[in-house]
Amino acid sequence: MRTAVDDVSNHFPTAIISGRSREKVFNFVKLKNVYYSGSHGMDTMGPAPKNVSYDDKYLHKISDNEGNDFIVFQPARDFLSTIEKMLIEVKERTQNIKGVVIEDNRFCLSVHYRHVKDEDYGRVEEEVELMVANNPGFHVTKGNKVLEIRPSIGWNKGDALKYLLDTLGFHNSSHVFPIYIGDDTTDEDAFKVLRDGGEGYPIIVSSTPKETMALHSLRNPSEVQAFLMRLGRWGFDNHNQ
Ligand SMILES: O=P(O)(O)OC[C@H]1O[C@H](O[C@H]2O[C@H](CO)[C@@H](O)[C@H](O)[C@H]2O)[C@H](O)[C@@H](O)[C@@H]1O
Repeated sequence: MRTAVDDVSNHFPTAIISGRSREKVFNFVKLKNVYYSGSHGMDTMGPAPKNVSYDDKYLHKISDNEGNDFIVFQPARDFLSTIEKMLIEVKERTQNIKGVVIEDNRFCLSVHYRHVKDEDYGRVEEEVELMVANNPGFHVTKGNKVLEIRPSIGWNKGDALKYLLDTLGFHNSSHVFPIYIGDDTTDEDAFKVLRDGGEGYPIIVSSTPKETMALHSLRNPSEVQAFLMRLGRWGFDNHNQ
């Protein structure tokens, strides 16, 4: 899959937008040429485009040892110190509930209860809700056996997609054809952006029919890989004619 993504990214600007922390996604993927947007789009980094105005707070530039410049955009930066305190608190609050796994996604926290006994689910939810009630700038969303604590800044994967298209100078251009592939409920916000804009391909990955904003589907990661390999090959053929 890494080779397939690498091939695509050599011909088309490529981004990975995830609920996980940006660092974790980078460690999975390990490709330098790709934009990474972690924490549901609240932590974006990638090769610095030209003509960007930095504010040194939410949007700044960093350089690596080889002199390559990267942009870092973190719209929830003001929430970071509170999230770090909430991470400690949620661990304390759930330490006596067997099976809870807390995942630090930097700008969001995931409280996994997949391995918690059915009768204890309510306790997990109660502890998380109580903590969030004391932190008005945050809210909780539900995923697949996971509660996610997020800053309430009105920013999701769809906003991250729009931000990337804008920053790269691709928004509202008739020469651009964005493709977004995802399998999570949180990917629906990004499908909606493409669907509402009437541009590109929103593609859901699912082996069963689902209610979705996506217009196309692939059944599983193998089909995603085959699709990306063909896209990479098509990019190679067209760029080398
Ligand atoms: O935005 P994504 O890259 O699709 O990430 C969404 C969540 O992925 C991870 O959770 C998922 O995998 C867990 C097992 O590794 C599973 O227990 C959970 O039900 C899945 O949703 C990740 O741990 C979460 O933080 C992400 O939000």
